[in-house]
Amino acid sequence: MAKHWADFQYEIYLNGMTGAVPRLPTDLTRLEELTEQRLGPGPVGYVAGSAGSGSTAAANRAALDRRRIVPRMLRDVHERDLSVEVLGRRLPAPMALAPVGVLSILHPDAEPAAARAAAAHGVPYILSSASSTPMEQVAEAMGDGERWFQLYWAKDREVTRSFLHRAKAAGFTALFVTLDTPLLAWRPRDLDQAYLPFLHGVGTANYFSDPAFRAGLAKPVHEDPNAAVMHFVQMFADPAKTWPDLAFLRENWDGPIVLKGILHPDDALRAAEAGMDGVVVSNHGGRQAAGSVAAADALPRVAEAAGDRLTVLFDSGVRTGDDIVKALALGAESVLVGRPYAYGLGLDGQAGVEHVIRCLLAEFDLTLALSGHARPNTLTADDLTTASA
Ligand SMILES: Cc1cc2nc3c(=O)[nH]c(=O)nc-3n(C[C@H](O)[C@H](O)[C@H](O)COP(=O)(O)O)c2cc1C
Ligand SMILES: O=C(O)C(=O)c1ccccc1
Repeated sequence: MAKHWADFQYEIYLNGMTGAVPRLPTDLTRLEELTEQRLGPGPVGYVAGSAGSGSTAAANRAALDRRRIVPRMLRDVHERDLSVEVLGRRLPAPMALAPVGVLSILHPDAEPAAARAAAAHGVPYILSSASSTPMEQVAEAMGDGERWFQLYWAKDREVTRSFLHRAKAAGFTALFVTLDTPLLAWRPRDLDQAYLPFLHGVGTANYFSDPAFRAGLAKPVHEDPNAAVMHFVQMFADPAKTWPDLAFLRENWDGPIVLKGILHPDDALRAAEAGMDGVVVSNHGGRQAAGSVAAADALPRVAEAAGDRLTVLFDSGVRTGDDIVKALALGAESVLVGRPYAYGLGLDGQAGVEHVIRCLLAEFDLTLALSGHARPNTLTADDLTTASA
């Protein structure tokens, strides 16, 4: 029988009979404020912050809020199955943890704790190139849990080749290539505090442990850490790349490749032509191109262009179960969640990430059923309206 994620709701009420209440709020939109109170403005500013005036992050939320579900009645939703097939894998629910770098600024247990939480619930974990823990250690922490690797496509080919080789050897099955970060955007919250995690030596673990990266340094990392950080900052991304360069990745990775940060339908077509397997419709949580289209507004056109040639995933602004319902109705096959689990980690380590996963999927299960659906793949654009009256 399929797992009922909604059982978490009864578990919470039953625990309440002995006076216990959840350690963290079940309305996940409250986590940012709590994390800021607990950890202070530097790290939380980095996580919560976005590009420019913040209007893109706000637009991501507004685009989801503007769409309303039109629930259908009397459709037998007592037995539900949330599982979906994504990139050739059967997932227990249409959700994965987005790649979020530098997690040790939030909690010393960092990426291994988030990865263990994902694995405990069968949810895929996407490890950032800019993690604070080397990929091999994260892989070991999560056992045989489903793991995907996010690539920051470096200027140096040999570093990229080495990352792909290491990721494959460590059991990462799919490659997510982030295209929206050839440069770090203008982020006023970080600029005003002059806060950049790398300059505190965080987020460079995969690079400093990499033989190809180290070969490019004049002195070993421990002898001149500042020079190593500077080398990382100038080479981790490459604004000169163009579509034909994808052939290199296709030749050096034999599993699925997904392009993250696609917002225009023509770019989805180009992804398919380049032999890619999927796209993430995303504006990086509003952290990159300031003023860009809200991810949920871009989703229907990209999904239409993708047809059945590409797997279409979505992120940027998912905070609740109904956001997942809406994203699927707009054409996504699964969502990624970023900041909410990062705050969960900051507040309560692995348990905090598990709390976020369970809340989101319980709420998704209940909202799906209350909308008249027993499975994710029966949702369509007809389940949504933008009518305000
Ligand atoms: C602190 C932070 C670090 C991030 N680091 C990465 C990264 O290393 N690689 C990447 O592809 N995306 C990164 N992202 C973007 C996320 O993968 C994702 O696109 C975004 O957080 C989704 O929006 P949400 O936070 O509203 O869920 C980061 C996001 C945050 C908040
Ligand atoms: O902060 C980010 O959004 C991000 O993607 C990033 C980029 C480089 C290193 C760490 C995170």
